[in-house]
Amino acid sequence: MENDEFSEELNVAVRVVHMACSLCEKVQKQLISTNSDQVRSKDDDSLVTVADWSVQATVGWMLAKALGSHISIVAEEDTKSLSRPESSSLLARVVDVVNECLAEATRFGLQGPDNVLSASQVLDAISRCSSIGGHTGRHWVLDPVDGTLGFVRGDQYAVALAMIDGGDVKIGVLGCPNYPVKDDGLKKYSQQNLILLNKPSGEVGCVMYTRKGSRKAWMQPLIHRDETLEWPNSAKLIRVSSISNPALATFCEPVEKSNSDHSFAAGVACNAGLRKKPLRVYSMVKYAAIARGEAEIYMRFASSSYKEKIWDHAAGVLLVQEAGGVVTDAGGHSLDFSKGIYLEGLDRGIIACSGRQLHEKLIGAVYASWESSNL
Ligand SMILES: Nc1ncnc2c1ncn2[C@@H]1O[C@H](COP(=O)(O)OS(=O)(=O)O)[C@@H](OP(=O)(O)O)[C@H]1O
Ligand SMILES: [Mg+2]
Ligand SMILES: [Mg+2]
Ligand SMILES: [Mg+2]
Repeated sequence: MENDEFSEELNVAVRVVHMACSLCEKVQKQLISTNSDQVRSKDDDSLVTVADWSVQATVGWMLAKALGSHISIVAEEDTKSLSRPESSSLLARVVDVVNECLAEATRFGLQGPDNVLSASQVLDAISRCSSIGGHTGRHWVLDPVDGTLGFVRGDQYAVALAMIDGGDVKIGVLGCPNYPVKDDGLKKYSQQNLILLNKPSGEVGCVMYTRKGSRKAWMQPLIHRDETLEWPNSAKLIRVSSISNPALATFCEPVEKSNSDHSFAAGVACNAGLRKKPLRVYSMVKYAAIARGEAEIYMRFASSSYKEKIWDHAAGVLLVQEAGGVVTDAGGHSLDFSKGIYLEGLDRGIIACSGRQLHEKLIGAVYASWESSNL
């Protein structure tokens, strides 16, 4: 690795994602326990919440403050519906949430604003994250809340921040506020399906991060306000699983059939010799599960009319790769983050594996399943 390259950027990114996780935890708790009006449908019928906008504003503002207002940020949300007159109470809520979060910046070793941000400053912070990426220069890539459906349902979700330089992902940070820190915790918690309301503090929630070429990935527990943990936070190395026998491997896939073809994945699983039931998890927590060795495979087969976005993958892909895994499209080709907001040229789907052997088997199984499904 080119020693300290991007270490300052990574340091800032990790802290900012911690702040965003803290924001999300608070909003998710309120969303679940009260019936307050914090969720909207977008034009494509997907959901957006106070947390999605608030994280985008907070991360956008903090990155610009720490790294300079010239930085380019590509992110999922825009202000179209939030700036309509009928959304004024929603906007007021976002402004409050953002200011509460920014006021806590020092808890994470960062500097917040001197004065509270106005509504128009918050809208500006959201809409300044509207770069389109590309193969030249440096771009931050943010999914403020990935797995918004999981978030709204009180389940798994992630805050995903990556940095692309010259078309390559160089930094990946994934905040997973409902990811149990203990080994195999995800499987246990997803069986119980009651993560949030009685989260055992210190046991749930982490931020994972890596740098391109480091061949290492780390995990830090979340720092909760009422706990003794303080910055600087402790980090432990994470690593992919060493299981290469398909019969023992666990595979993850999206919860919703509309986001990934479950029956095609079941065919691939069968062809590859997988025996376990799929672990269906919302969000990029699926990549996190591979990176930290709790599952071995992540398969995603979106419909052919859907184009995958870079913010849904950049951070997770780098984490898996640096933790020792392999990620390609379903044809075995590397994912291309250099073409703007979409993963252009993606062949059928995405296969992430803990090791090369499993990956080769899976790609072979995709070909076999594809041919038989097209007979
Ligand atoms: N049709 C279709 N096909 C594939 N993917 C889609 C589709 N529509 C949306 N999206 C993107 O999927 C992101 C959520 O993925 P998940 O893996 O969390 O899916 S699931 O909720 O578990 O089913 C989700 O990310 P968020 O919007 O950040 O939640 C979307 O970017
Ligand atoms: Mg969304
Ligand atoms: Mg997403
Ligand atoms: Mg999102």
